[in-house]
Amino acid sequence: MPPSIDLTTRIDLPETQLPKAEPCVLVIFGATGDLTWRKLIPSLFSLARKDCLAEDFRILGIGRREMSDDAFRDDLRGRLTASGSDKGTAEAGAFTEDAWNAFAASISYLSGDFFDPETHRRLAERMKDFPGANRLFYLATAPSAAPEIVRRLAEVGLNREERGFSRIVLEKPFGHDLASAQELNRLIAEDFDESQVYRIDHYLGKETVQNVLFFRFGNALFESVWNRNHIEYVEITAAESLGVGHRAGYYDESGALRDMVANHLMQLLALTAMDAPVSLEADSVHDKKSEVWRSIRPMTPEQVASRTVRAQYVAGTVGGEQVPGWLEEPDVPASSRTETYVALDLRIDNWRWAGVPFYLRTGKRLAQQVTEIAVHFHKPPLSFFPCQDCFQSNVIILRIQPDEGISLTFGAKQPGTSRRAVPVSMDFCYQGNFEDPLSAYAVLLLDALRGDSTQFTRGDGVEAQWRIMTPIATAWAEQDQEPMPTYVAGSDGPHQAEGLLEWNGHAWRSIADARWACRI
Ligand SMILES: NC(=O)C1=CN([C@@H]2O[C@H](COP(=O)(O)OP(=O)(O)OC[C@H]3O[C@@H](n4cnc5c(N)ncnc54)[C@H](OP(=O)(O)O)[C@@H]3O)[C@@H](O)[C@H]2O)C=CC1
Ligand SMILES: O=C1O[C@H](COP(=O)(O)O)[C@@H](O)[C@H](O)[C@H]1O
Repeated sequence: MPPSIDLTTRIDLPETQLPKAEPCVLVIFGATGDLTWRKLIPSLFSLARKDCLAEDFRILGIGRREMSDDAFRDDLRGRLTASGSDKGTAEAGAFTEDAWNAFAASISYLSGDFFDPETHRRLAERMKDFPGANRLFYLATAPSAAPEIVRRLAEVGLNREERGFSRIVLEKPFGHDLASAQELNRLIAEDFDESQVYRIDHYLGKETVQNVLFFRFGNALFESVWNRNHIEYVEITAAESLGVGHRAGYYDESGALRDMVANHLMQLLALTAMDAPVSLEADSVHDKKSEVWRSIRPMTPEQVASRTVRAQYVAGTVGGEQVPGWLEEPDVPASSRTETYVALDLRIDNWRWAGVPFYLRTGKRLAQQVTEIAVHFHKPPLSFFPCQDCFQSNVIILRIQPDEGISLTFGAKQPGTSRRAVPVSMDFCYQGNFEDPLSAYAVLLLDALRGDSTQFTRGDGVEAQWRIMTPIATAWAEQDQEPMPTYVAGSDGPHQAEGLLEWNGHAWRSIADARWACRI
């Protein structure tokens, strides 16, 4: 029996009736880059196949390379159909020649350097060729190009919304620290109204992430115990078995704190901890998330020393494959002190959560991919049971990926004459109950085209996130003489991370041994 709750889409429509975006020209800055061919084009193609794009929808890619429209389309087609796990075909849905040709007819290309004013002048001219007046500018570029593009768009008048909408989508990382994020927000606000700005965090487009609020607030059973009186601690894990691929240059600058914690994990934490919003309107949701982030006091250097762990992986075996250590990866300097693993003990200083640790961890080259939120409840008084140690705490696990689902673990009496309890679980799996959802990027592109910024990050939100992260990054940078902790690739992470929880009498759930009922 499928469950009676409808979690298939945030907009309460069955997937077959997904909404249609308004006619629009989508301009992609960075059209020859990794994000465009791996995520954006496959997602747009899947939206086209599901008839979610208007007939007059157009895509204009901008890149540095000289290329004709046809050459650009052929390049994208080749990448979309190439074999391999990371080529986007899964997101695009089954590829057919007819579907691609119909979609490709909407794609064109403009070559030019972002830093050359002439590029933007030619862009403004080119925009006149397109039907309709709506435009969405997607900055699939290095963050350093964003200020220039924003300024130049305004210079040629493309920020104005006289006849239709004009929106910009900004990729993460949004700034490098609090000061740079504030500066970027200030600069954007000179030319764009906040309602035109969409700061994307692709975790917010994941179906299981969007479900967190539905699970918490759509079920009286859970929300009534969702506080410090019943919850002992919360674990948020985003473990990856993958390395950095060809993005070592970017990652060496960024590290796990800026790449994953400052955005994706902060969003998971906010969704887990926030109070009920007044509505699902963007500002109501953003207000409640910001309250959570503002309730986390920035750490002092002493707290950074005792409540954070960072580490780099050394050579090991992941999924049966021998992999080199971080310092041996191509393009990584031998002196790199970039962390590939982070664990934090964060405290939310408010009425609901006072005293409840929120443990966050993320890393590359860990034992397997596991992204989950595990909520551990207090043990009840067990005085009249002969076996007290055989009871484990109840845990609710929201499994974000892979094997998406929700699990509740509890103790049950071992059958027979035993007076012992054994841990058992109730499991809900997406697989088998729901159709495959749209990819995260498809969901968010559709939202941006429809003008719904609920699942994006508001300007004050990114600053609030950096207010928590910057003191940690600063304290780490000042510890540059201390040896960098390490962990073996394919393990659960550095042993120091265990100490972070042991101190409070808690323990991480195992990454290597994670077994899950929804795995098929
Ligand atoms: N790739 C991913 O999986 C993810 C990426 N992101 C973010 O998306 C953004 C883009 O990342 P990614 O696609 O990986 O980066 P890439 O380096 O692969 O792509 C950058 C693109 O920008 C173009 N470009 C760079 N400088 C200029 C310039 N001066 N003038 C014109 N074009 C220029 C490049 O052209 P050329 O080909 O000529 O160099 C290329 O098309 C980054 O902010 C990243 O953090 C976020 C999440 C995931
Ligand atoms: O933004 C990023 O996310 C990916 C992880 O995303 P997921 O959807 O596969 O969980 C991460 O690998 C990458 O380093 C980071 O930039």
